[in-house]
Amino acid sequence: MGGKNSKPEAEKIIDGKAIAATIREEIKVEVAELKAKYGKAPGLAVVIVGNRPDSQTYVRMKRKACDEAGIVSFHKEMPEDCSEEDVLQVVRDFNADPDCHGILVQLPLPKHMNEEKVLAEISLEKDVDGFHPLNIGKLSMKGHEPLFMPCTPKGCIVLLERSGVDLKGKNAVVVGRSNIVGMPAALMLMKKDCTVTVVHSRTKDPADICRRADVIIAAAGSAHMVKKNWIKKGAVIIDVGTNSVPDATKKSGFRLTGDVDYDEAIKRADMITPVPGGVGPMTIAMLLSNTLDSGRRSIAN
Ligand SMILES: Nc1nc(=O)c2c([nH]1)NC[C@@H]1CN(c3ccc(C(=O)N[C@@H](CCC(=O)O)C(=O)O)cc3)C=[N+]21
Ligand SMILES: [Mg+2]
Repeated sequence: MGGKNSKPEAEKIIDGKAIAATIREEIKVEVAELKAKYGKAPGLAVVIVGNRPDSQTYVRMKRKACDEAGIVSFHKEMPEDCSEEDVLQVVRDFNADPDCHGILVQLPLPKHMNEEKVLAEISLEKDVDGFHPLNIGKLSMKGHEPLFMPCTPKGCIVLLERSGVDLKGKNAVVVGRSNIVGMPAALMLMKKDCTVTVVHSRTKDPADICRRADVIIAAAGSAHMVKKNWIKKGAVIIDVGTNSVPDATKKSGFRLTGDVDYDEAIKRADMITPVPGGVGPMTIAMLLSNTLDSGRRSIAN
């Protein structure tokens, strides 16, 4: 249990699943308005290459989320052994399709393909993943706004905002520097007037740096790397990790766990996201939000 000045643990949990559900309801209303006014709904293309079970699961979840929000979804499943050129052609076809406002190529792609080359083929106006170099470039520039922001880090920021966390002037530490999460998360926190430090595999004393953080975004991809003694009392913790660890009590033999030692961290933190049920559901809500924005830009013009 927390110390005498600490609130009950149940009140510290940031319920990403509930916040994502609220956002999806809001999106559903806006999609319906767009459809009533212009007779057209936003459309999302999801391209999946190969049959990795985790990718299949995520893609199924994205399709269901689109259906519920009234967003049209187009699916292209391609065999593991298709060529990079085959995938590029599918992307070009969706680029040219006026009913498609967003294109998501599920990562990772098979090893014989150049992911960067495939992602760069997606038209800037349909880059709902926010991975296009020009969108990332604009995210890093003062006075510029990208067309889209990457879904997972955007989900982290929206979780903080909807939980009432005032970011201005706060010390934020991002653990991890991936193109998909860590780096864009740091840029977004900077845009929100945080003082940002990025901790990575070559950082000398990550615990010492994290202990100064008012806000931690943990996106290192390493189970329970962020320990209790890395956390300042009253800090807010966003855990992006989705590590699969053995668990004999589960039917699958595995359980999902975060980059943060949650059971210990919740004792010191003021707020914390669980895994699952934290950032993951927000990633999908932000994908729908980006698709709605793209559809609105195209349909209402
Ligand atoms: N082009 C591309 N864009 C992506 O956004 C993308 C991708 N490729 N490749 C894979 C990752 C992973 N990802 C997740 C989405 C939802 C959950 C999610 O909803 N997770 C649930 C649990 C799901 C479960 O139980 O397995 C949760 O954390 O509560 C997680 C991970 C999107 N990704
Ligand atoms: Mg994403």
